[in-house]
Amino acid sequence: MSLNEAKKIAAYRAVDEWVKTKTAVGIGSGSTVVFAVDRLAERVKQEGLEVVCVPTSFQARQLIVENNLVLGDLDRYPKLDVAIDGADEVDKDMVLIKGGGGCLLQEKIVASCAEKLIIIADYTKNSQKLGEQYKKGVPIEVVPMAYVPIREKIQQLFGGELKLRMAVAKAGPCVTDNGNFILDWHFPQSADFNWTEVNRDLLLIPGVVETGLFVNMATKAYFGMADGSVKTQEK
Ligand SMILES: O=C[C@H](O)[C@H](O)[C@H](O)COP(=O)(O)O
Repeated sequence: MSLNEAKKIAAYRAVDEWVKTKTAVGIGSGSTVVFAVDRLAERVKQEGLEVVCVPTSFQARQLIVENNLVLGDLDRYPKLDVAIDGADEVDKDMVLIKGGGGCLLQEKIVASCAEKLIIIADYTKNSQKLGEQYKKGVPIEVVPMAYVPIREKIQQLFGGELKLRMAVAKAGPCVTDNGNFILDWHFPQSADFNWTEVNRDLLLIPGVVETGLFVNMATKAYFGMADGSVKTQEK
């Protein structure tokens, strides 16, 4: 089974199990969420499902609009029934790394407004320990003017290496949907971090807007496996 097929079976299963009619749903970002939106659109057509979709990024907003789903926002729907999102890695304690596609800030806000955060992913995201599978580090969204001092502070506090994420089809850094930069923190693999504490300490640094560490947020993860099955994980 290809990675895309694995993403699709995880997304379809999660949407079918968690999205009920007349609910407000947070729509995450990334390549796996595309399949979740496809399934929502299918269910709207087939069974008259009524959902309002609140996006976590420009990409998610486009997906909602292109699929003719009802677009909502947190002004009108400050409490969501469920948010469905991808992840770059999920560890044994359901700590997530997110933000590989640069969308962590709005994703965390939307997830924090949802009663449940449901993660959909392919089997390559399923780890015992963060960094085991995902090698690009923990994304940290920062205010542009502060990226150098933040880089130094994190290096001194925790070690490892921080790389300013560069854009692909543009000269210079990657700029998030919120006008910020991203530092990818390649943390030392040998360290046995308490991610709750690390997340809190990172957020205390002036200029750090949000981290891609999602601790104690996810309710359940669905992994599409290579053999065509779907593995689930709960805390
Ligand atoms: O910034 C991107 C988001 O956090 C994504 O949810 C995450 O990177 C997973 O994306 P994908 O489903 O493409 O692996």
